Amino acid sequence: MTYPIRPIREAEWPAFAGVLEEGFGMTPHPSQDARWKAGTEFDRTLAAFDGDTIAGVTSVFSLSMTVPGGALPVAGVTAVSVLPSHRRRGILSSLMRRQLADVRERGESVAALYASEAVIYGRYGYGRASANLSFRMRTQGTEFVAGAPHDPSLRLRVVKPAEARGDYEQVFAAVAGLRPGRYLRKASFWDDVLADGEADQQGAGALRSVVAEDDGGVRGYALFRIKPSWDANGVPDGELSLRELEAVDPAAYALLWRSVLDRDLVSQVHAVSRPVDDPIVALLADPRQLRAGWYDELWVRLVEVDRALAARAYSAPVDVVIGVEDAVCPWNARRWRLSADATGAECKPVDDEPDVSLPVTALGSAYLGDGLLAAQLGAGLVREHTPGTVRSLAAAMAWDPKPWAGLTF
Ligand SMILES: CC(=O)SCCNC(=O)CCNC(=O)[C@H](O)C(C)(C)COP(=O)(O)OP(=O)(O)OC[C@H]1O[C@@H](n2cnc3c(N)ncnc32)[C@H](O)[C@@H]1OP(=O)(O)O
Repeated sequence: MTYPIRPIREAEWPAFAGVLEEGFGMTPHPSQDARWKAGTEFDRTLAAFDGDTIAGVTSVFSLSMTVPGGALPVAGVTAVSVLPSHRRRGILSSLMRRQLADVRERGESVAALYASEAVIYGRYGYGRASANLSFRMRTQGTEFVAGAPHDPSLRLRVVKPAEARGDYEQVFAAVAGLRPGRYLRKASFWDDVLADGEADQQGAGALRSVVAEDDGGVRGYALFRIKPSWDANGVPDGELSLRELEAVDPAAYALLWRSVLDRDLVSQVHAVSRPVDDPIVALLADPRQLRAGWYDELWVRLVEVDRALAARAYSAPVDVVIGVEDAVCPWNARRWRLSADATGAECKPVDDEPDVSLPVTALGSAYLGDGLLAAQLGAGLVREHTPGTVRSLAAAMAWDPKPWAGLTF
């Protein structure tokens, strides 16, 4: 059975959103629904129809994402859902294939997404490309190492999040280009970050904020909620949930973390989605106190292998023939010579014998610089024909700092 696919019209939003609500089993607050609608690029939605019923949906945000050495237009795949009544009939597969063709036609060479379940998207050529850490810390025992930066010209200011948006945007603009995986936020993304009320109503506490600044202006900010509580013995036991902490320099960064960890009446700090090389790991004298959990983050798909590989920078010179396997985007499935040095990179189709053969997922995993190729060689997932090639390709594709998007889209 086939299900015709087309973008939706704005008037069809309630039916489109209904499929998302059903698939995710959630009931958005009306203001949340309005924000999602405002952020939706209707010409980039896709819906699969069973008669008049929308049975499956997806959509794309047109992102500008930082990659090693620059920024690229990236298709930010989102809002994937299939009605429970129509699951496992191939609707997601048809939507994914159509979407990849559309992305290619628009000239984007890379697609990226956050997966609700890690097992879903490998079959469509997406590889796990970044990871994040979550911390659940007791605030006791979180002293910093000797020599942690301290700038006496810095001070903290308590601000209302709704009034400091311009400061957040300015700090974010200064840091977004420094780390692969970060992407520019359009207004609706900021609206989501700063949305209050709904979470507050669920008992999480109002969104609060401090900024770190000097006479020259704001150098960083922390956004968080506090759930106050006292234990059975009357000892303060509040929990602070960190939403974001961004700073343009190490001293502002350290001061903001200190203000979070030293907050009166708070005994626990919970931070989700922090980078794996978060400087807080180095700042803490006892990093075990982070009680960190590790999660997959962005999944990346090279939609056009040659354009994508030529568009990023490399950490070391490399010259290698890669045999790419790609059943979903067959235009990628051939041999490519990637040559890169400090002056730039090119990727050309060749008929030479490959130095390495790999699935397109492996290139997606390595693309933002997470250094996963060497691990894939160890796991037997890439086949090396010329000894040493995978290690040199892995070293060239690795990047510092590690990729991290930081905000789910
Ligand atoms: C970027 C994002 O938006 S992530 C959000 C994804 N959405 C959700 O998690 C919402 C709840 N889930 C759903 O709506 C659906 O189950 C979906 C979208 C995950 C899958 O849709 P379906 O139409 O059922 O998938 P489809 O029938 O095309 O399946 C294709 C293949 O993927 C497999 N598959 C699909 N979903 C899953 C899953 N959650 N776990 C494991 N395998 C899966 C199928 O078994 C099938 O395998 P096969 O090709 O070997 O037979």
